[in-house]
Amino acid sequence: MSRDKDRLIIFDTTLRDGEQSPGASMTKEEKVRIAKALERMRVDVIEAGFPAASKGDFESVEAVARQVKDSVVCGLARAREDDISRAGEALKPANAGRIHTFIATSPIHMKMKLQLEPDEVLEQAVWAVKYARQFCDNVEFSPEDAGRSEPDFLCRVLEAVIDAGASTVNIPDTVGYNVPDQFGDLIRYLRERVPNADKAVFSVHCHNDLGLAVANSLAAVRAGARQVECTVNGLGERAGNASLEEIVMAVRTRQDFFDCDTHINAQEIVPTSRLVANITGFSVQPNKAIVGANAFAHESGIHQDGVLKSRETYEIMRAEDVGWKTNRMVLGKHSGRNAFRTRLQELGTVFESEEQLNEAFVRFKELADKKHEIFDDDLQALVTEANLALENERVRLVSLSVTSATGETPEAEVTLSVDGKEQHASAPGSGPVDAAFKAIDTLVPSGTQLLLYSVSNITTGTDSQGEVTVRLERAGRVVNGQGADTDIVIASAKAYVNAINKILLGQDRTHPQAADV
Ligand SMILES: CC(=O)SCCNC(=O)CCNC(=O)[C@H](O)C(C)(C)COP(=O)(O)OP(=O)(O)OC[C@H]1O[C@@H](n2cnc3c(N)ncnc32)[C@H](O)[C@@H]1OP(=O)(O)O
Ligand SMILES: CC(C)C(=O)C(=O)O
Ligand SMILES: [Mg+2]
Repeated sequence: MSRDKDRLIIFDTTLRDGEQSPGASMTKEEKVRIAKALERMRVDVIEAGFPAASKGDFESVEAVARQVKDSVVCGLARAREDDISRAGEALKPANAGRIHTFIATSPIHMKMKLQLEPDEVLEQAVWAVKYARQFCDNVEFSPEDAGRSEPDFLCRVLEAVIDAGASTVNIPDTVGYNVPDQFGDLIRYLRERVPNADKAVFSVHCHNDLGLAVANSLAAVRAGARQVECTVNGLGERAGNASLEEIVMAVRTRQDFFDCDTHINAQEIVPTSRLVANITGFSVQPNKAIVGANAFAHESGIHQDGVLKSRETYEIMRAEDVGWKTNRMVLGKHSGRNAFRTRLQELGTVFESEEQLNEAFVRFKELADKKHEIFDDDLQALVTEANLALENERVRLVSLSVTSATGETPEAEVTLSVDGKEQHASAPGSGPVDAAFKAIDTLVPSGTQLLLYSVSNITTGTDSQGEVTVRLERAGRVVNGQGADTDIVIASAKAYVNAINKILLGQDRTHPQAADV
């Protein structure tokens, strides 16, 4: 962080609001593991739970308070005596603790939920902050549903709670109703109109019901908010909270635009994201900013070419800076020659001429049209297979018949043409494909090992063509075979025979090895 920038406090609520995602509940041990990861990331405040919610949550907050030393540990409490005293107790072992108390201020919440008049809410808010101060000096107050509250009433509440001893006032858009310009204006208005605003840090807590949690939080930062409440991977109630990684990296990447920065060690972002995903079982979508598997991956040739020449052409952040090992070039049907050649070079294959490159590239595009993702093994097989003319294939599938019924062992009968002579065999198997492969092995014992078997449909619908890829290995040599048919057992046999032909051709002919292509 540069010296002349304000500090933007990162308040992580993965363990409290994040845990409110249906299905994301965590054990005490899991919460402690995540809290330690957040501490390593140098999160300023960790909201560890809601101690009054249950004995388990009380113990989790207490355990986090005992084990985390470098971040402030916070517990949430309604504006009620029992909740606040439970939070105070749970936070006793903390090096630095904070009680976060809240009560709703929107007309609908006050009337329908709390069934209190606005003045009663104000009075309870002030009482709660004063009571919380008896347990700890660091008290945060939230007027729940502030985003739908009357701004002038909010000003009265905020002035009163700051006077009562709240050092942080948090403005939640509890239901994700706000939009960036308006939310920014609200924060600016509150900061200007609350007479003692300079005695507290203004914080925001945005929900993602309209997909605007991060945008609203950033608008608030522009308007002077200096704490953002957020969660790892954007986990949280309903559509989630503002995501920590997006807030941190937006402010850091656009230093020209924001007059503040965080103390976050961004290299811990990806490991922490993975930990949270593993523990909660909420996997991260591939196109999620910063932490998604595709966030630093390029498949299209024009982008790959640009990035290979100069990374900044298509990347605004460095993958390594947020905890990835590196950015990634994914080879697929949109890729170009530059990325293809570069990846093969990394795998040890150097093309001696443009012509060789072009030939291999044509085969690569043919394969990419059939297969969604091309892996390194596919590439190696592709160049190993170079110059193998399949018009010379020795084995041809003439016919295949498989019987398969409930409770019966499947049986395959195959007819192959081997070096021009028709031969028949039958074999049982654990399934129809296994039986077909075993029958083929009886006629052509190739001594190969099956490394991969995959089926995909080329079009949609039950009448679509199934495309099968098998990958065989013999003595370190890897080949791929493909077969397509509306009957996936026949497609499998075709793919198997196709791969066996490549193995046999490689054995009979002197053909170039991968490194010689
Ligand atoms: C926007 C947010 O994320 S707020 C945090 C939400 N998180 C949670 O609710 C998780 C933890 N919650 C729980 O375990 C339970 O809801 C508890 C223990 C807090 C309360 O459970 P119960 O005592 O059974 O109360 P119940 O859920 O039936 O009703 C909530 C009561 O709290 C009151 N209440 C709600 N918010 C507040 C508040 N901030 N301050 C004071 N009272 C409040 C309601 O008006 C209602 O009161 P009533 O019983 O007099 O009508
Ligand atoms: C407790 C408060 C801050 C909250 O989670 C919300 O309003 O969304
Ligand atoms: Mg919330």
